[in-house]
Amino acid sequence: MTKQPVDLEAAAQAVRQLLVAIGEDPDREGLADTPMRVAKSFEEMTSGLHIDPAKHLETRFNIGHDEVVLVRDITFHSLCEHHLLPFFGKAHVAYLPADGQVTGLSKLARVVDGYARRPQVQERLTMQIADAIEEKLSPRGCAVVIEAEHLCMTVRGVAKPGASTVTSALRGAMRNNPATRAEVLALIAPAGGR
Ligand SMILES: Nc1nc2c(ncn2[C@@H]2O[C@H](COP(=O)(O)OP(=O)(O)OP(=O)(O)O)[C@@H](O)[C@H]2O)c(=O)[nH]1
Ligand SMILES: [Zn+2]
Repeated sequence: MTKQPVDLEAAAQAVRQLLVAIGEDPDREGLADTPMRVAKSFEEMTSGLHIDPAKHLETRFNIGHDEVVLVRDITFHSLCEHHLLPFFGKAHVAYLPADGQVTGLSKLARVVDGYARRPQVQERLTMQIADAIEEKLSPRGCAVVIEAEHLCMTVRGVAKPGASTVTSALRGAMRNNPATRAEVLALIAPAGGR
């Protein structure tokens, strides 16, 4: 089934109903345009649902580089699928090229954005990025580490601002070879530590 683009009118109607449900007057001046604004915000924040982010990794060149490639500190924002509140932070994406085949550096960040702009949980986001790299680049190893703050843990519920959630997906040599694993984790670790 082809995914349909966002039905903005239906989304705006739903937001209007939400405003009524929380006891607001959706017709007061300040809220008049809010339903459509929120609908468009969700369209933007879920734009990754309508693309295949892995396709970005079809841009490849052979430059004979066979050691670690790491793009660190890729900022992203996503939407927690339990509360539809943002979670945001940094992704670090590394791989060990096979046969000197590399992809464009920006493509790694585009893959992060593509999977992030969906209702997500952090663990799935981490795995999907690693899966895409494995599938498209067949690297000797790859590592994805994500650190993020979840607004659902900050502005509501347990209310722990500053709590940082770290998830990793390590594959191939970056999982199984202790030296390679130590090397990439050291490269990912912030200089000077926390
Ligand atoms: N593993 C995981 N949990 C998440 C993520 N985002 C949000 N959550 C958690 O999902 C859980 C949902 O728990 P529920 O008990 O169903 O929901 P809730 O009553 O709103 O829970 P509280 O947040 O504890 O108030 C919460 O513990 C959230 O912290 C995520 O990316 N990964
Ligand atoms: Zn949540």
